[in-house]
Amino acid sequence: MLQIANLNFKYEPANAFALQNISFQVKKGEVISVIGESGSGKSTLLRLLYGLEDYDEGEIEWNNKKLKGPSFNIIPGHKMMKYVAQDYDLLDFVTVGENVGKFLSNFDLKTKQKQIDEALKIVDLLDLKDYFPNKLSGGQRQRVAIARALAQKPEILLLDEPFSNLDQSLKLSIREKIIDWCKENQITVIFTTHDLNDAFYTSDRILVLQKGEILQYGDVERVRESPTNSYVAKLFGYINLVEVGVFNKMKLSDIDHYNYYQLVYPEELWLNDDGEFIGEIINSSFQGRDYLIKLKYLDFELFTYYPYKLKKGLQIKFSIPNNRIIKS
Ligand SMILES: Nc1ncnc2c1ncn2[C@@H]1O[C@H](COP(=O)(O)OP(=O)(O)OP(=O)(O)O)[C@@H](O)[C@H]1O
Repeated sequence: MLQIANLNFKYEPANAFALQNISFQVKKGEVISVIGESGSGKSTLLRLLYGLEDYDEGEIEWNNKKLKGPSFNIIPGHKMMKYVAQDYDLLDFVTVGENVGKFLSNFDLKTKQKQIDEALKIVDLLDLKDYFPNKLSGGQRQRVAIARALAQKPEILLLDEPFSNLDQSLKLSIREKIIDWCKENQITVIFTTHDLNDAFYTSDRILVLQKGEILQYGDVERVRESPTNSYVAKLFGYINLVEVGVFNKMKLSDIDHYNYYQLVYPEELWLNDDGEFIGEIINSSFQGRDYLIKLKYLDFELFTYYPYKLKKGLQIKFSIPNNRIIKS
């Protein structure tokens, strides 16, 4: 179990905390994604966990052993963890295979080659084993760096934006292979991402950071169903945030309506003939499987999905069967 308690950290000479009051736990073999807007502290959190920064207050423990920063270790970085940063840190004068095997034991060379091949297979790069990294694309270099970490079978794997340089089709298969392999080997994974799909499809839990503080930590379904506030809700892409009382029977006096909204996900806005509201179609944009429909109701622009394109200007009935109130 990884336990983080009351962690505070400030980059010197900055005045503000880059991370504040950080407390959470991760069980062995769990996959956690860290999300939050740019500058919210995602990379800093991974650097602290790996032991590249000295934290000012708090504790990090792995299996009840305290983990300290670089001032307490001759070589920064904890042995049982591997951290893949965004710069990949590859050696350009040795092959991809040698890069992946860089930290493996030379005691049994056959085993070493097997470990290298296995790791390269997971990231779909076995064909490029004898290439030099400077001949590879950004996405391929990223996969070599991930393979190097996997080959060492760490107890904890920390990945900073691991899929950011991969095109969509490649990303889906490689993401699945990496996560499946880590699950099989009971490797705990913590990764940062800007893509909510990464979090949805791979994670046991997501941790949402805002300005260096944890806003929410929980399983993906629960966070989407009950986001702490509109910042978390907005991370989920297209949403409808509407003043309380517009679509529900709540009176404005029932609730402090300046500090709360009704949150309606697009799939919760139903276009149907029995709908009690009438909106006007503004546009329909193809999303691959269905259309994202933008409609106007009073002064609000609302989103929903529909299997067909709808004509601009069409008056259409809709209903909103949910009543989820969240903080602004
Ligand atoms: N080496 C540094 N020295 C001083 N401040 C830093 C340093 N690195 C990051 N910061 C600051 O710490 C805060 C958190 O940065 P961090 O890189 O962890 O955010 P992030 O969520 O990973 O952002 P992104 O999504 O853009 O990668 C930011 O305000 C950033 O400016």
